Order: sequence, then C-alpha cells, then structure tokens
Amino acid sequence: MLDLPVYLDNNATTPCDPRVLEAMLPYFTVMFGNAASRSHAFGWSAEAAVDQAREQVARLIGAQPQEIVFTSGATEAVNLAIKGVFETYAAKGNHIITCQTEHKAVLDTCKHLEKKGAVVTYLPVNSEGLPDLAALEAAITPQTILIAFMYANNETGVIHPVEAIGAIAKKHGVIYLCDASQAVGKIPVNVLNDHIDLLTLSAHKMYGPKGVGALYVRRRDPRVKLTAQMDGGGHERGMRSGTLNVPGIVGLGKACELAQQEMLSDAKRLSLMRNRLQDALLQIEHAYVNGSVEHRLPHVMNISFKYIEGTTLLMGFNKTIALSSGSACTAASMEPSYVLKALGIGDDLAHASLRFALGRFTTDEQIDYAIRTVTSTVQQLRAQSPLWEMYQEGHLRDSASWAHP
Ligand SMILES: Cc1ncc(COP(=O)(O)O)c(C=O)c1O
Ligand code: FES
Repeated sequence: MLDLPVYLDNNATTPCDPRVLEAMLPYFTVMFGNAASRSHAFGWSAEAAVDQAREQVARLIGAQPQEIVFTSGATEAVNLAIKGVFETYAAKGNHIITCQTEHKAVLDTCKHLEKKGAVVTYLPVNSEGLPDLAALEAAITPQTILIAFMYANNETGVIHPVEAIGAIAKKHGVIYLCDASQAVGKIPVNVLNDHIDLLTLSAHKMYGPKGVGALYVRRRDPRVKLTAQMDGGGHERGMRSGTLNVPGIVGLGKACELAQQEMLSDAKRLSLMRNRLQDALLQIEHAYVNGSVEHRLPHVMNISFKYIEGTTLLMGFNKTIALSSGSACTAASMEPSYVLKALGIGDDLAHASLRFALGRFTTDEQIDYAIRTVTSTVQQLRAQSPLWEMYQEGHLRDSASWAHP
C-alpha cells in the first residue's frame, strides 16, 4: 500500500462516505433493475429507490421531488441549464449575465454559446471575491434571459450574496441559475428563500460517488422552461434521456440525507479546525488569505506565501499533503488562477497559493501535521528561492510583483 499524503483537497472531490457506499451496493447486484422497466419487480425496486433519492435530494434544498432532474454531475447540469434556457428563450433575448470567477463549466458553456449568438456579460468581483449588486442590476437589459452566479467558489470558498442576487433576478423576471456544487451539503441552501430557479449540485463534492449530480428546475413557476440537451427515451420527464444510474442516484440521495443530519455539526467542527490551521499559517511571514474571510465556506482556506515560485510550492507537498494550488502551472497552461486574478491578486501571489479544503473525515491530528509540514516546507522552499534571497537582500520591495519566468 502506498504511503498516501494527508488529504486536504476536498473541494476537488470527497471520499465516498462508507454509509453511502453501503446504501449503493445492492443496486449493483441484487437490485440491478432498470428504473424504467415497468413490468417486473427488478424495475419496480429500482424505480422506488430513485423516487426515494429524489425526495432526499429535494428535501436538502427545499425543493419538490418532481423538480429534480438527475444528471451525470454538475457539469452536465450546468450545460443543460444554460443551453436549455438559451434555446427556449431565443425569441425573448440572447443576453446572459455571469461572473468572472465562475467554474469553467459555466464559463466555457457561455463561451460556446457566444459562438451561437449569445451576448455574455462577465461581471467582475471585488478583492474579497464578491460581486457588486448594483452593477448586476445595471447590467440587466430587456434581452437578458439568464443570470448565472455560483453559490460558493471552489477555489476560495467565498460565498456569494445568493439571496440578494436571486431577489434582483426575480424583480426583473430573469431566470436565476446557481451552481451550488460546493455549497449543497456543506451549508444550508434553500431554493425558495434564495429565489433560485435552477440549481446544480454534484454527489462527489458531498461524500457521494462520482458521475452523478442533479439539476433543480423550479417547476411551480411556468416561466422556468428548458430545452432538453439529451434526446432518447424521454427519461426524467423528457429533460434528460438515458437509463438512470440507479446506484449512483441512490448514493446521491443517501449523501443528501446524511448532509441534512450532519452538515451543521460538520461545519462547526471543520470551521474550528480551519481557523486553527489559518491562525497557525498566518504566523508565517508574508502569508495572505485570499478572498473574503467572513463570507466563506467553513472548511475552506486559500492562502498565498510570497517569495516562493508556484510550481515549487505545490511540488513541495506532493508526498505529504494532497492540496490544490490556485495556479494552474501545467504544461498546457502557464497562467495563474483566473479566480485569484479576478480578485486583483498579483501574479506573484496568485502563483504561490494553496487551497486547503477540509472534509468530514479530516482529523485534528491531520491539521497538526499540516501546520508542522506547511511551516517547515515554506521555510525550506524559501531558503532555496531566488525571490526570497532577493527580498532578504533588499532587492525586492515588499510590494513588488514579478512576472513569471
Ligand atoms: C463550482 C463547481 N461547479 C461545477 C463543478 C463540476 O462538477 P462535476 O465534477 O460534477 O461535473 C465543480 C467541480 O469541479 C465545481 O467546483
Ligand atoms: S509558478 Fe510557474 S506558472 Fe505559476
């Protein structure tokens, strides 16, 4: 068995909760039926399991079961929502408003639609990662058909003022899509209170399996209509054809049920751990937390360590702690995180950022280990960093930024 690093990358994906796995297992073997088979007990039991999961998902977000459309994940749900609205409302308008810090699922879908005649406004955020609500309202035109603003950001954990955004959308009769993949199951989300018309969520971000998610569609409002993006047998009330992933859906349902019971206590425990980690890491010289500290998911922290090169920073942890960097220092992309850049964070700090995302199975001992390891690794990397040396010798002013080599 490999000696695995400590896992603090729970925004990328979470482990499947053993209770979720246990609930799923019978649907691979004994109860393997197709939920669309109406003529025998194999089909009936699969259908009953899907119905139960639909109720569990709906309950967690304050929706009705018939408003839940199962998909292969949040990316598919986002595609269905944005493309589905764009096609349905072509006669009304072609304008979409979104935010520069959205997930690529939203941004790339908007980019795709721009080639098909959509006009997209990408609103900026302030240094806390929060949008300007007056600018949002001012951007709405008679052609605006959709506002797409996420619930909580995957890189910084910053929580948007969702209820206020929903109220603006409602006031102007514009459909509001909220990508809540990082929020559902972590903090209370209620589609009615928040005036959300379309909401996306993903099982593997909340201790469920990969490859399954859902789109909430506010059916009680006749204004909210979508054009299906997958044609076939007319599953999911014609919204998403294809044989249902019964074990996956059962897992998503169980994950939602557990979240409903444990989310608040998890959040309380994890925020204490996260704050302990944050306080300790801020003892390191030239360490800065990125994004709002106040409006933030309880288990997330994005922090930059100045005077270290981004690639070496992440490499420094690959045997000890599983983390993500805000910077995408890959062969394909030498750009630092577009999310951090949208907050006005310079390339130097954006490159040298680490995202810590704690989870249900994170322990106090792991946080102790992370504090020790990050502190010593940062010191070690700085000792080898030409940037640190230059800073120490007074060749770099504290405010200096530098371009990536
Ligand atoms: C905010 C956000 N939206 C969408 C997605 C995509 O989710 P999925 O992996 O289920 O397609 C993710 C996960 O990376 C995410 O963090
Ligand atoms: S540090 Fe090399 S691309 Fe960011």
